[in-house]
Amino acid sequence: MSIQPQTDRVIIFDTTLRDGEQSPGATLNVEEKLAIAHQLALLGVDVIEAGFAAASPGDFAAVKTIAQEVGVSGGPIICSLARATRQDIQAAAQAVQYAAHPRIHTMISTSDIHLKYQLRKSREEVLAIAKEMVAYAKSFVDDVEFSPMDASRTDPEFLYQVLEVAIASGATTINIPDTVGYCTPKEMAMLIQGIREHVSNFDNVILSVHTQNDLGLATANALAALENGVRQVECTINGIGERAGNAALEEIVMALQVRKPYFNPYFNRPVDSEAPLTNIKTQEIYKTSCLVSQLTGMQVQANKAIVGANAFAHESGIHQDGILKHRQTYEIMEAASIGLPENRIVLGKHSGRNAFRTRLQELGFQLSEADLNKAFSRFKEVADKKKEMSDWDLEAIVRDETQIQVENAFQIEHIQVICGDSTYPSATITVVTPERQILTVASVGTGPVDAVYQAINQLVKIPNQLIEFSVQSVTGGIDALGTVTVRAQHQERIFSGQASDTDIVVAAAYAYMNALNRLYRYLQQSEPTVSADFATTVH
Ligand SMILES: CC(=O)SCCNC(=O)CCNC(=O)[C@H](O)C(C)(C)COP(=O)(O)OP(=O)(O)OC[C@H]1O[C@@H](n2cnc3c(N)ncnc32)[C@H](O)[C@@H]1OP(=O)(O)O
Ligand SMILES: CC(C)C(=O)C(=O)O
Repeated sequence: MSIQPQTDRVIIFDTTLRDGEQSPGATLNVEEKLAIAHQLALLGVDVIEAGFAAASPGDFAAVKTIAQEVGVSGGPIICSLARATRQDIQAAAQAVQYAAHPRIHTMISTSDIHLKYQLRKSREEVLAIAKEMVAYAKSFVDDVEFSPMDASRTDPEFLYQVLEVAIASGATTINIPDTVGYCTPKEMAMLIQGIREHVSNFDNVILSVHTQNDLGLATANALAALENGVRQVECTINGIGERAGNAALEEIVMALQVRKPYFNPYFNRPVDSEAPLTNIKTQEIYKTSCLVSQLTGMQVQANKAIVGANAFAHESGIHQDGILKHRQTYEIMEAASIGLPENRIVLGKHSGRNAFRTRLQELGFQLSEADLNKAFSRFKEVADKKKEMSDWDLEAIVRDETQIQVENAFQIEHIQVICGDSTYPSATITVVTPERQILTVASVGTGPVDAVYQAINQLVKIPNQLIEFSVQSVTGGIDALGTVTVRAQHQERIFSGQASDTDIVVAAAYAYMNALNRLYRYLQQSEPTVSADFATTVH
């Protein structure tokens, strides 16, 4: 795919797998990144920033695998981030070379505060590095993106100089990062206008923006940039990313879709043009959001725009009255437009495989026969305990049953918990180890979850600290499925796990085991001898 610089639509550059993965605890393994990349391709993003190839062997493998398997001809551009150094650019080039449409994204800070305290370099040195490293990246690929990091806090005159140099050295996309989320929309508009006025040779270059959400202005700033001539936006699913995250893909795309007549004039086309402003298949948004939330363990807040559980819910009488009379009184978009079906049929314990499969297809899940069977038997188990199964329940089941399993990991075989106000909470748990030993231990704790976790810790002896534990009810009612999300910290890294069950203590056990398995997998990849010790010291 070649994107014309003068495009009159918005190029969606998705950085869920790079900046999104920088969210503490959102670490993904190669299989998980690949699953998200496939879904991003289905969603229709133009560019997938698959990772930072030089950061770790795991990230290199992820970028390479995504380049090979998702970066097919006519598919998305596959990109790797690289610092402005030869080693980083070489790693990026080696990883993206397998894609039909490879891109290297190189960056260097340009603000005085970064130059003085982080890079410890002069402006002249940074200019020289930008020139040399963009040209170096260009020696590997035609498609080179350049970012002057902390652009919004950079002296504009110096910023223009760096951009001129990057373009002259062969950059095909110039990305303007608001790295610390400091800009207001008006300032963003002025920043982009200034760049377009003062930097020459923009004719063959795509102008891009990358907005962080520190002040909650990421989406507003990205839209302000689009109103001023930017044609690529960098964003992430659910807005995840470093610190407070990035502009949310779903917010930008739906703003452009719902307010098309407002945005059309900025794109040199008739105000009433019906042509979409992005290539995104909006019906895939909800499914993509669920997948990213499940695999990263980053829950979507209920009131999150577009994809939050309450985004299409109406609680108060006056609103419900309006909706019943005429939907548009209180809804500016249809739930179906992001892939949430309106027509919710009720499934229960008497439902068969056909109805189950059909409902899942309506929800956007295309399962293999094996996954369908697994999900169906779990559905029957849960339906025995619940009167009605909602779409949310179905999604939780499918997420649980189809999540990518960590190979040769610890598996829970059986859990039994005793608790109450006149007994010590105790848990007995049977686990299959990576070496296929079946081990049973019992433990007491301050509560049932503590007892389960103490028991698991006796078997899986990987030092970690539980830094987050949360339970979310998937639907209302006493028989609701509960989803438990945990985050466990090992040294500097955080690993998340999620699981759902009608019994939240059981969900808690599976969620914790999921997080430990990811940690175990990470140790296997980065410290094989340490992980082997953990696998064999269980008793
Ligand atoms: C705004 C952003 O999101 S930028 C992307 C952030 N992403 C990441 O950092 C990915 C994960 N990072 C990592 O795995 C590691 O930091 C690595 C592999 C990239 C580098 O690791 P290390 O070599 O150990 O360096 P460390 O992280 O301690 O420090 C960063 C170094 O890069 C330098 N640096 C930072 N940005 C750049 C740049 N754009 N170009 C060149 N050098 C840079 C810093 O000055 C520092 O150099 P110094 O050690 O000479 O002072
Ligand atoms: C690498 C750049 C685009 C970035 O993530 C930032 O500046 O926030």
